[in-house]
Amino acid sequence: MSAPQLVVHRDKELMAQAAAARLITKIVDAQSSRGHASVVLTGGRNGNGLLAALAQAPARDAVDWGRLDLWWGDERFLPEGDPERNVTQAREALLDAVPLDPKRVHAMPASDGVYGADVEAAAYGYAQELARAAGPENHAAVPSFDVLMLGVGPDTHVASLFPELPAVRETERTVVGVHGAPKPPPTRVTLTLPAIRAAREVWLLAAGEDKARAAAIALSDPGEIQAPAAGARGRSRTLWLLDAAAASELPRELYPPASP
Ligand SMILES: O=C1O[C@H](COP(=O)(O)O)[C@@H](O)[C@H](O)[C@H]1O
Repeated sequence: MSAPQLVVHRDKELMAQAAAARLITKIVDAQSSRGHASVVLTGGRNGNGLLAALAQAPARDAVDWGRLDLWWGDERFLPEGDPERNVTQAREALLDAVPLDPKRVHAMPASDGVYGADVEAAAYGYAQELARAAGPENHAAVPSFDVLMLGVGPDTHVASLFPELPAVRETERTVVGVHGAPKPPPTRVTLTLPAIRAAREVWLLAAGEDKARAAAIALSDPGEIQAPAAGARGRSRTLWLLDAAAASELPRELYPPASP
């Protein structure tokens, strides 16, 4: 697993634009070398900000949208089309505006979908979908995601892995149901840390003053049960993309010397 690297941008708008440009380059590179790319999306303000910036970027046309697999790191277990679902928000921010192949858009199940309100069955179903997509060269029962993005919550949660809840302790399953999440809605579906760590690159997004404490804690080796963001690492790269406000409480030795 890779050690965290930090990039700090002036403000959240610039962070979203720079991260969108970085993502376009990653996707284009992966499509050039392997013919396709796979990206795991995050919900939350920073993830949606990145998607909205990508929608505005002229270079978005460099991506072959039909050869891109999209997965989700977590989902709020709500009915299809609910405005609070991460997939609904991603569609509004970007996905409805680009020519994706619907078979490659792997939304997590909704609470009124094929599994009904059974969140454990929904999690198992998504794990099966990931396992089917994982080739023999993969390191886990999930594909080798090119980039897996995670918004960092003010309590250091990533995906729907909240401090001290059972999901963050999971070591075997790749997807689990979450009950009693402290942030609404309480019932969610999430990738686990073993699934996250199968990604080539993990990008953690943190912008805004309310993320400053979380970034400082997660980057100070606290242990992943207390601070799930600390356990999110990529095989080749772990990149923290911050704005100056979110970086404001970092210990000086962690702050990169020459960030714009
Ligand atoms: O509920 C969620 O929150 C986190 C962080 O969201 P933010 O708005 O504080 O940036 C997000 O990463 C996760 O996907 C989402 O379900």
